[in-house]
Amino acid sequence: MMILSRLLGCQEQLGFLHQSKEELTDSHPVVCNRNILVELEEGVGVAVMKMKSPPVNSLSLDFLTEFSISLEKLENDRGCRGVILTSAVPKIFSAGLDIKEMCGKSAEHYAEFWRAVQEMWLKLYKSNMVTIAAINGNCPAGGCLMAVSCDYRIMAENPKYSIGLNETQLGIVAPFWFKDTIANTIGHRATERSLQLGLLYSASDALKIGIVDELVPEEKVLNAAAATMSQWLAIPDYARQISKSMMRKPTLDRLLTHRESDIQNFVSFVTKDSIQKSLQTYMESLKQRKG
Ligand SMILES: CCCCCCCCC/C=C/C(=O)SCCNC(=O)CCNC(=O)[C@H](O)C(C)(C)COP(=O)(O)OP(=O)(O)OC[C@H]1O[C@@H](n2cnc3c(N)ncnc32)[C@H](O)[C@@H]1OP(=O)(O)O
Repeated sequence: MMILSRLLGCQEQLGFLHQSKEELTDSHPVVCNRNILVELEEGVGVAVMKMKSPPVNSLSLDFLTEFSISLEKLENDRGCRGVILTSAVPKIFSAGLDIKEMCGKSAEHYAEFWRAVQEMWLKLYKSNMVTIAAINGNCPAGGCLMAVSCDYRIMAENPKYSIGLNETQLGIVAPFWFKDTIANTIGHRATERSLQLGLLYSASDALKIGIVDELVPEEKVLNAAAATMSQWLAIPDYARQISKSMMRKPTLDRLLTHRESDIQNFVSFVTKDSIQKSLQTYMESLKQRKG
């Protein structure tokens, strides 16, 4: 639990942090990067990754790159066996892919961006560590993908928060590996309905359909994640990792086999005038909703 209270302390300093900063304390190395705060409690072997890219933790190229590097560092650290993924931005887990990265840019940029999205997912979905999403805010689209790529999801019991793959509502399409990941979690029929309608589920509906595993009061999300982590870490790593890999490898291999064509598909899709128009209209609708 110490790790959680220390993180809350560090969170207060975040407003001042614009560049990478490494603070090494006795047993809790804290890495405060630009977009993600990582604290590893070495004795316990659990890291907390807190996304802190206001206003909405959108997954920009910069964010995704930092995420993949941070996760890889933890993966290679023999002292780290589990990761809790959560947000330092009030009311938002992540708003999903940064729509600005998909509007008005070059084909080269779209390709680079999509490769970074793939990389984030590949690293998270195949992680050998126990991964738990502590969903303390809204969690649409790419945010939902991150959460369902973890081994277990705990969501704040707040009727204002929702989670789901809402891509079709933007006039875009979740790619096959988003679809596979959610289908592996909630099953074929629920995925079909959810994807076609671009459904965002309230926390209670998300629990019913199985997108999340547990709801707890908002202030208990991190404690509940830490408690679940202890249960999962009680299982011998090797046996658990082989079981995880057995379940996930076919899904991972599908993207690995089709990675380049998936990038090409994305680029040709996103460069269409009609898709650019849909994305721009959606961004404007977000602004109007605000006003
Ligand atoms: C064939 C297959 C091939 C492949 C085909 C292609 C596949 C693509 C797959 C896509 C996956 C995705 O994740 S697409 C992304 C989908 N994401 C979404 O639909 C979420 C949209 N956002 C929201 O609903 C809301 O912002 C929400 C997260 C609930 C927070 O609401 P709030 O009221 O707190 O905040 P807002 O006022 O709305 O937002 C604050 C600011 O953040 C901006 N903002 C919000 N979400 C943003 C986002 N995702 N990207 C950029 N910017 C965003 C807003 O415009 C505001 O900007 P200012 O006005 O300037 O302050």
